[in-house]
This record gives sequence, structure tokens and C-alpha cells, in this order.
Amino acid sequence: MPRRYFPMSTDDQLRFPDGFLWGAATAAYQIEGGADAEGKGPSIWDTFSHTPGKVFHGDNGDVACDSFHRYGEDIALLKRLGVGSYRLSLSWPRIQPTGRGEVNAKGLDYYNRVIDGLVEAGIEPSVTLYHWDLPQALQDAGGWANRDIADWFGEFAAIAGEAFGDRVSRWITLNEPWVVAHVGYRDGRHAPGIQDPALAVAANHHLLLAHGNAVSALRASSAAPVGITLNLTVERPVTPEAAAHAAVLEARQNGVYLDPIFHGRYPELLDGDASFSPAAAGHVRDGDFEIIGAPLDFLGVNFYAPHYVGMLHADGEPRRGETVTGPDTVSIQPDGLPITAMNWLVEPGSIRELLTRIVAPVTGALPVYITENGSSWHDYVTQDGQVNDLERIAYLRGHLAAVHGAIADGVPVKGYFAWSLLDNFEWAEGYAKRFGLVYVDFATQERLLKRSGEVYASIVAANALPK
Ligand SMILES: OC[C@@H]1[C@@H](O)[C@H](O)[C@@H](O)c2nc(CNc3ccccc3)cn21
Repeated sequence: MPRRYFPMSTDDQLRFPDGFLWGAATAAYQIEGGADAEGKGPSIWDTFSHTPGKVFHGDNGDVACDSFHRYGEDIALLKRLGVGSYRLSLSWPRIQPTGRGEVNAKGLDYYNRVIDGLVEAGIEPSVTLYHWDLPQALQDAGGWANRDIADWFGEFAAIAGEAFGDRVSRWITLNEPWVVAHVGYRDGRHAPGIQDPALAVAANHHLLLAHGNAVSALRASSAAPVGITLNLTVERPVTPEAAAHAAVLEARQNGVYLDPIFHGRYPELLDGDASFSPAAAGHVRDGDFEIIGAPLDFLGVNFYAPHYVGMLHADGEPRRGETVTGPDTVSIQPDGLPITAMNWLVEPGSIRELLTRIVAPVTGALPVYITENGSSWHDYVTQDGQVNDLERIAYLRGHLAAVHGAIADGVPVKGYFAWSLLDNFEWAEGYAKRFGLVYVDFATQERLLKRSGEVYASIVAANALPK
């Protein structure tokens, strides 16, 4: 990969390339509330969050950050941050209450208000079509395990493209299809809460078909660039013996999306493994890879933390910091690395490794956006009304420096979206885990810019990271 030179740093700061896109991200179910407002149909997360035992503390997204009503406050906060773009997602059941056919005009009206407000504020709308909140009526028809969903999603994409395509600056078809398939259908920690590897591997393939149909539908209805967002993993073997296992884990999470999209096949490393490879499970039909491989304008990458993996000791006993993950494998929490409130490791160099070792060899000159990166900490408001989230600031600075390093290595990273603009509904963790640059008091819905938000705003304004 050619090393790209531009005056990227001076003695006291790391300067990002001119035109680098700074943003912040959210998702519909996590911030909107208005769960049944103005004709919105139920989503699988409405169902899941109201199912006892599924979400911490019994939390749900009925109100969330009340952005259905307070989107103007959110836009004002985006302006305060000075970001060039806001990554939001559309609630499919707010636009199509049953996921097929009838369109809810009031649902379109809401997103028109938000998108018009962003455009008026000079902030580019980066719109994710699907961020996990499937219409419940489609789940009742099999959800992502039903191959017909590829057509249902294509229809939804066409509606969105025709309604908003004249003002959207970039489209993301899916957010993290791996989580949708494997956390929703394999381990069941997320909606729809299914634990069935066969359905998970089917969903893996149908999500890609749906993605391909959405690319075509958006191309027909909007001039804006189109991409997909993948949560790619960095698996670090702690011994040479664990290297093969690490490669399999990366194939199971990265390869099952990167390879079909960019290489027209599933990972050879998974050949014969019907529980992870849709090809081995018999889901691939003639013409599928032509649909899935629709050329993209960019790749979105979500990344938070690396994983360390090793082999179980001969005595079969996991050591301190080791968790058994298979007959002879363990995941490892290395000593000495900070961990966030989500128990995720803080190791900024891993995002540079992800971009240089895993992404760039596949995407080449294709633009890459970090569509999510951030951290959760035990934030609180001090007596003098501040949130001094120093750990989040350290995480942010470390990861931006590493992204800067990847750019210097020649990876064409064109933008960075902080996760998240707001503290919000953190899926199965409910409101207990805060990722926002803005603190939300859920009792009053008051928003308060954290110290990290102030620091991010200064980085954005300078297009540089002070050393
Ligand atoms: O958990 C933080 C965010 C979440 O709020 C976003 O909606 C979602 O896009 C997101 N993805 C990840 C990374 N991947 C992941 C892996 C397993 C379960 C959940 C998320 C983190 N996050």
C-alpha cells in the first residue's frame, strides 16, 4: 500500500486531511422513543424490550431520548460540536408499520423534519436504512431467516430513496449484519432472541441479499453514495498455537461479509462448516453473488476493541483472565489494559491494525469511514454541573491518533463518526451504559455536553488532534 504523504503533523498536533468528515452517530430505536406514535408499527426491539428478563432493569425504548420530539435539540448539539455529518437511522416500522406495502405518511414526515433540519444547519445526513429494529410483522413471517426479506428490504430502500434521496449525503444499507444474524439468531442476546445456528447462518446470507437489493434500489432513486457498515474484529492470538483459531474467528465475523461483498464467495477457511458458512449450509443460489457484490462507494467500519485468544491449558483449567470459549480455546483479558464499563478492552493500536491488516487489503482505494467508535464509562454529573469523563477523552484521543496513523499508512479513511451523540438505549444493557458525548438525564430529558464533547468539538474545529 503506497505510503501517502501530506503534512499530517506538526510538532504539537496531528492534522487530518483537508475535507476529513467529522460526525456523530445514533440509531432510531436507541434515541427516538415515540414507540407507537403517529402510526409507527411495533419493532422486534419493542417486543424484546418488553419481554421480562431480556433487557437490564426492564428498560425499553418507549421514550429513550425522546428524539421523536426533541430532534431540534439534538441538531443544536450537533451544531455545537461543529460536525459535518450526523449518522442517523430510519425506523422501518415507522415508515412501513408492517414492513411491507402501506407507507405511513406521518413516519415520512418525521424524517423529513429531521433531514430538513440537518440540511438547514449545514450538517450532512448520513442515513442508515437498518439499525436492528425490524418490523415485528416481518419477524412473525420469519424475519432475516426468511429469504423473502431480501425483497421486502429492497422495497423499503426504494421508499426511503425516493422520499429522502434528494437530501441524504450518503446511505448505509445495514448496520452490522453480523450482530443482526449472530447476536439475534445464534446467541439470542439481542432481538428476536433466537438461539439457532442454522437460522443464524441463513440470516447471514439473506442480510447480504437484502443489502444488494437495497444498493440497487438506492441507485435507482438517489445520487448519494452507498455503503454498508460492518463491525469487524481484530483477534489477537497470545501464542503461535492460537493463530489458527484467531484466523477462524476473523473469518466467522469479517470474512462472511467482506468476502461475499468484495470477492464473490464465502471464506474458504469456513468451507465445510455449515454452522458458519452460508455456502456450506446450502443457501447460495445462482446469481446471489452478483446481487451481493453490487459495487459500493465506501465501506463503513464500526470498531471498539480487540479480542485476545489462546489455547486452553492441558489441564483444562482456565487461568486468571481466561474464559473458556470452546473445547480447547479461551478468550483472554490481558493484564494491564484498561477496560470500559462494557468490559471492553482499551487498546487504540488495534484500530490501526484493523484498518491496515484487515480492511485495506480488501477495499484498496475504496473510501472507508469509521462509522462508529466510542466508549462507555460510569459518567455522573458533578455538583457544579459537569461530566468530567476523562476516560472517554483518553479513549477518543488514543483512537483518533491510531486512525491518523492508519491514514499515514495509506488507508483512505475519509471520516470518523463518534458513537454516540447522546447517552441512549444501549440494547440489552438498557440505559445503564452511557456512550454519549452528551449526557442525558432520562428523568428530565435534559441534555448536557460532557467534557469529551467539548474536546471533540475542538478537534473537529481544528481538524487536528493536539499531541
Ligand atoms: O454498544 C455500543 C454500540 C451500539 O450502541 C450500536 O447501536 C451498535 O452499532 C454497536 N455495535 C458495536 C460493536 N459490536 C457489537 C458486538 C456485540 C454486541 C453488540 C455490538 C457497539 N455498538
